[in-house]
Amino acid sequence: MNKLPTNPAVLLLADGTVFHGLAAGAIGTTTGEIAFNTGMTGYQEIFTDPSYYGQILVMAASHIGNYGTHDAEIESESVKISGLVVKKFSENFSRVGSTESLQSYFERDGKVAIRDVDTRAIIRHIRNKGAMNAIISSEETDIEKLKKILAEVPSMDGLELSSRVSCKEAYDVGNPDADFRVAVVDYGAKKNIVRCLVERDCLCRVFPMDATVAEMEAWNPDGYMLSNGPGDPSVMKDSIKLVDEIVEIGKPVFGICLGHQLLALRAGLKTVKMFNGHRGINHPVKNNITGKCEITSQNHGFVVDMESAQGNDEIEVTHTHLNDGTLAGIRYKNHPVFSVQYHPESSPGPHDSRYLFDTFVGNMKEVKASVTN
Ligand SMILES: NC(=O)CC[C@H](N)C(=O)O
Repeated sequence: MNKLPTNPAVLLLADGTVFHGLAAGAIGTTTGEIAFNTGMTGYQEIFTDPSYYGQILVMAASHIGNYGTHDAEIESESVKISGLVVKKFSENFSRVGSTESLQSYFERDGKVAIRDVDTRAIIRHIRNKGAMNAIISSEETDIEKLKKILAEVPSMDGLELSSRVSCKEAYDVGNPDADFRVAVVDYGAKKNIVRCLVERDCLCRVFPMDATVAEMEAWNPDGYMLSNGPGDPSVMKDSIKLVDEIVEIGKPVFGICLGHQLLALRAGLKTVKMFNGHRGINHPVKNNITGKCEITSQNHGFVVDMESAQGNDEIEVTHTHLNDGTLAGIRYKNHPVFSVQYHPESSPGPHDSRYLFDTFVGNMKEVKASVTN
């Protein structure tokens, strides 16, 4: 049994809608863009995913915290969402191997949550009205005061956030004698991207996002991984330039989510803010090359504009989201470079798209063989 705070808490949306509930996690006030995730499992991985930095998350699953937390199920070292909205925040948790309750996990990271609110009504509201900023408070319930704080919160549109979550120093993960060396550019990388590479005999060196190509090339990588990350990719001018230099080296490149958006921007495509974004673990995507469908894990609020891809002679569209026809993957025609908008590393989510890591390793093998022959 883990005692939850019983303070009243309030959720105020930028359009003035108010929801009253009770506090969970740390007592305090937090702001961010409100978004919802429809995944029924994997809350700890979601909360620690750095791509969620700056966002208040509403969980569609009605019981959160009921299987506790586990040291091994993190996607980064701390909770990255700025706040949490749930129906039932479980005071009891039960699972073999779980090490801590979600309540103490949130308290430790100083994260504010609101519980006992009608999450179905909140999600329907955001689904109809689109993405907007919000504030949660369990210390101040005066709506007029909260409105003033909320008015100061910047819009996610045009916001660069990767520099808040990228590592400060490069570090290695994997076997030093591995067959391949992968330079991971860290825009807020999920740990499972690195794990998926290490499992495929890659030594990864994770570089801060402001590392130079010269610094990364000095390590002699066989390929580059451009990671996921938070914020609006279109304002990341230095990163787009770095990605251009990486592509020009000619080594295999694999981009995931934000990394994908940067590769698209580098080829002259456009990114746009979505009305609601895609956040869940059951999104169907069609692989246009094989004709097969894969069920994917997704978390993005921006997307590469499909129209801007038409007639572009540098890339081709390889994947399409089957729910709304948005662009889900590209490959470069004249470079061993490809990327997807969704999360092949999943965590949480289905493993249908893990083949993309094999494709990347296959590309590194091919390029390496052609250089040594
Ligand atoms: N998971 C990600 O990398 C998200 C990319 C970007 N911040 C978006 O919301 O679209």
